[in-house]
Amino acid sequence: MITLEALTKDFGSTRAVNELSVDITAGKVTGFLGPNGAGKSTTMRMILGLDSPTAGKSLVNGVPYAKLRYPLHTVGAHISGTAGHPGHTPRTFLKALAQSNRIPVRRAEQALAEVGLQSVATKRIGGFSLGMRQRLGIAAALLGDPQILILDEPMNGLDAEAILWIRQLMRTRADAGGTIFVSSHLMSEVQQVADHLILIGRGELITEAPTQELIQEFTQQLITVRTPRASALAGLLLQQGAKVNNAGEGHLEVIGMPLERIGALAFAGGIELHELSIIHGSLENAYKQLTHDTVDYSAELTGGVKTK
Ligand SMILES: Nc1ncnc2c1ncn2[C@@H]1O[C@H](COP(=O)(O)OP(=O)(O)OP(=O)(O)O)[C@@H](O)[C@H]1O
Repeated sequence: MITLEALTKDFGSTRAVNELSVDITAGKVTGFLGPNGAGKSTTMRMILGLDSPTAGKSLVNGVPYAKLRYPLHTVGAHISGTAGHPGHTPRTFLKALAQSNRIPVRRAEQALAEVGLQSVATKRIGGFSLGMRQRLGIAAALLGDPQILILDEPMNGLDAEAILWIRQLMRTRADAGGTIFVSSHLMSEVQQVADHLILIGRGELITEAPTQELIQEFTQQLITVRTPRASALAGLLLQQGAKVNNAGEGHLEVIGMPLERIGALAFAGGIELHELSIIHGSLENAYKQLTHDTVDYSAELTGGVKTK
């Protein structure tokens, strides 16, 4: 279990993480989603004691990471960057890591087997592809056979087969009671494996919920509307409490209002519609709406254009 309590980090005048409070619980894969620069890596680094919080705290099984008695047995982490010295081989790197952390050296061979790097165990890490480095980083994370895994964008650079493999690895460990915390900037990468999603943007929590709940909420409610009077319709919909995004010229995307009601409001307002339809399977779209810069009509109505 990982607990974040109003976790905050400033780098000079940049607030990278802003009062983030969430629990990452055992027996689940928790996806940590947000666009580039949202604060995912900084949050993970603070959990691991690699960055110190400006305010707030993070706890691993109830204590700060630095107070863990056997850190690598408790938490395995793969944070972006290269694992191991380029002159090392996977075997020498993992054995040294095991020895310096009082982990039986045989675990090095087991971890190599688990990530499928046995055939290159004696090759220099310097010549490895990004995908092989990712596997090696994951092997290092697995070395102490920890109950908690923190993986920062582990699918970067992996081919389709390796992505399936890592999803399976996360699933198996979560089903065995592990706590898996995995970041990505792509909804599609984690949607299939995460039981729970935490979405952040600009360092702040946007939403967190079980994946199925988010899918249901968003896939049923995203309505696409095309009309030559988009601005006028957006005004009407906003007045009635819908969330409206400008998706292009004459094209609106609406959340939080049934299709029939949108049609009725347009009819009552004398607004011609060219399309009114539900977008299915659009968790990815909803994610983009929540996290990407989008122009929104609420700002236009109040006289300026605001991105959020
Ligand atoms: N060491 C640092 N010094 C100054 N600013 C930093 C530092 N590390 C991160 N930042 C800034 O903090 C913010 C959050 O960055 P962070 O790397 O945590 O985001 P992220 O969600 O992991 O993004 P990415 O997916 O691109 O890695 C960004 O504005 C980034 O530029």
